[in-house]
Amino acid sequence: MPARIIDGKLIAQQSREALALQVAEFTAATSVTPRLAAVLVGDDPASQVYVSSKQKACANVGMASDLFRLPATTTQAELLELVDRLNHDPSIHGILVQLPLPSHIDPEAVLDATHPMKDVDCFHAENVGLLIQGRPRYLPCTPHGVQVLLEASGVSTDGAHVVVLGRSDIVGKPLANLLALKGPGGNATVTLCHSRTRNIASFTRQADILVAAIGQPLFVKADMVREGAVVIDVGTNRLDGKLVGDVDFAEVSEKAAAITPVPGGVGPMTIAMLLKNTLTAARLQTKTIAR
Ligand SMILES: Nc1nc(=O)c2c([nH]1)NC[C@@H]1CN(c3ccc(C(=O)N[C@@H](CCC(=O)O)C(=O)O)cc3)C=[N+]21
Repeated sequence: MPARIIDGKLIAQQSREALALQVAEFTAATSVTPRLAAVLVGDDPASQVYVSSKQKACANVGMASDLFRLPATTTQAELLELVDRLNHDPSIHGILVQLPLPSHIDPEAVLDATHPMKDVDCFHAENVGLLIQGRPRYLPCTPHGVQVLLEASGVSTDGAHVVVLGRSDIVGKPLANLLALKGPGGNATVTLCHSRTRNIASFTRQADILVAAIGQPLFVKADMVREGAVVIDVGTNRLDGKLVGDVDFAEVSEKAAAITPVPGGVGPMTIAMLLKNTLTAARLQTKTIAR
């Protein structure tokens, strides 16, 4: 039987609708509009698409956003100067420096320089540490998006074997940690596979939930998936001008119980969770006098 398709576009829209109400309530109570600053260095076309969808999504939920476009020749010192200015601007609650950065800029230096209270990507070491200790300040956008997708489609992670493919700092590593945390949305048994894993199919075939986040187009084939597994595709690869995931959707969807498409799966959720973090950031930075 073909898999149920998990509609990330719809679930993201529902998340945004719920969020819009919370933003309206927050702004009515505080007169503060949550504000995101997005920084884009260079003119990578894919990055431009993502950044403009982030801006559009902000407007949709009643939040403000500023885009800072810097030329590809920007030095690291100049970028750090902008980040410092944004750190000290009280009207800005969240800062997002779009990755990848040009090769002459060290992304770690930039992420370290972003104030942890404004780090709505949850990339700063302090926020990653808090997450892994089970007391998150912000939840990383794509991993949290995956968690919400599973929950909204009635797939429990509790006691499930989740196999994560990919150990990146942006998806695989934080996702594996998030799903292994105690509590609802977590409690999974997690196996983290990567480029050095021997016989990767022997692991993927044991997954109740398989998450692919390796950036290799169509890597996951039907013979790597257990009949009835849930498959989440985080990949966004351009192949012959077309957007394809890390999963061979055509064949895996014949075997899985449920699967996310690309586009229309995890991608829209990432943006919805970024907005959620921006509201959290505004709350954390807005002093209200309790009475
Ligand atoms: N600081 C930083 N934070 C990020 O969260 C971040 C980043 N840098 N750099 C790049 C990756 C990638 N990423 C995506 C977000 C949305 C879609 C998305 O909405 N995709 C649509 C399709 C978009 C299209 O058609 O091109 C979809 O899957 O339906 C995809 C990818 C965020 N990233």
